[in-house]
Amino acid sequence: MSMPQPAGDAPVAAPMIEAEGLSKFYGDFAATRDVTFAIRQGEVAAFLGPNGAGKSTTMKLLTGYLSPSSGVAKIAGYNTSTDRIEASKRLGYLPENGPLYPDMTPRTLLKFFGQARGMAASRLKNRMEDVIDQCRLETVIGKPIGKLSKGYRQRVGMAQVLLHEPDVLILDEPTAGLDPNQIREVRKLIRELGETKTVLLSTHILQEVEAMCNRVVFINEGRVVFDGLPAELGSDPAALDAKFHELTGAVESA
Ligand SMILES: Nc1ncnc2c1ncn2[C@@H]1O[C@H](COP(=O)(O)OP(=O)(O)OP(=O)(O)O)[C@@H](O)[C@H]1O
Repeated sequence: MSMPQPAGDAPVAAPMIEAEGLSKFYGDFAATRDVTFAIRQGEVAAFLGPNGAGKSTTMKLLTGYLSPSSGVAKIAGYNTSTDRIEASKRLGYLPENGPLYPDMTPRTLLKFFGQARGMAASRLKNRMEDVIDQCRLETVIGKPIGKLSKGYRQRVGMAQVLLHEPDVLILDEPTAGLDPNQIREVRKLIRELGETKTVLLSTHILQEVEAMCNRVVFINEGRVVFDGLPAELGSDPAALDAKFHELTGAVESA
């Protein structure tokens, strides 16, 4: 497996997202098996793999939402099982289907999460204004989340993720179900965020890698099968597609 190397004598940035031998068993079935990688400060990493590969499970293990059967997950150096509060202060997590509080409005949801995180009232007010602006939620701020389009729901999710100014973002399929314009907007936002934050985003869309990422971790059947630079996966869509088939062991149909 190839590992990304720092160029020349450049100092190695601190690891911000670490999976060390993470396995999750459901009975005899391994949803993930010995998953190990480290995403360093300044990287925007694609977590790539086919449906059912173990992306969401790994992300839940990394965020402390699920306990691993074995292995350790760390965010900004903090163990997400034993130092959960310190880890969560530095982490913004967008789960697969976004925030599921359909009766709340974006305003009440942001307030709820900010208070739950113990943010001081004045800071929360300022940060709410910032994320409402950044995620362009002004027009829907008082509408029930359940009545919003998928694109707006995803933006509410991003606003909630960014509210407490975390250094690390873990985003589970942030562009799933969006139309092409919304996808372009979310990709632009993630590229901007990637200038100051460390990001791991899951996808099974190869173009996402090119559009946003400077690092790729590829998982198949619960195991990491590639960890490297996007260019190593192939320089054009056909090469990327062929590599995806190779890594997943998919058989070409006649
Ligand atoms: N609670 C559970 N009980 C049993 N099996 C589970 C459970 N959660 C996940 N799995 C299984 O673990 C495997 C990995 O699932 P996971 O959701 O992590 O995949 P994924 O890569 O995120 O897929 P997708 O791209 O479809 O979201 C799948 O086979 C899934 O059915």
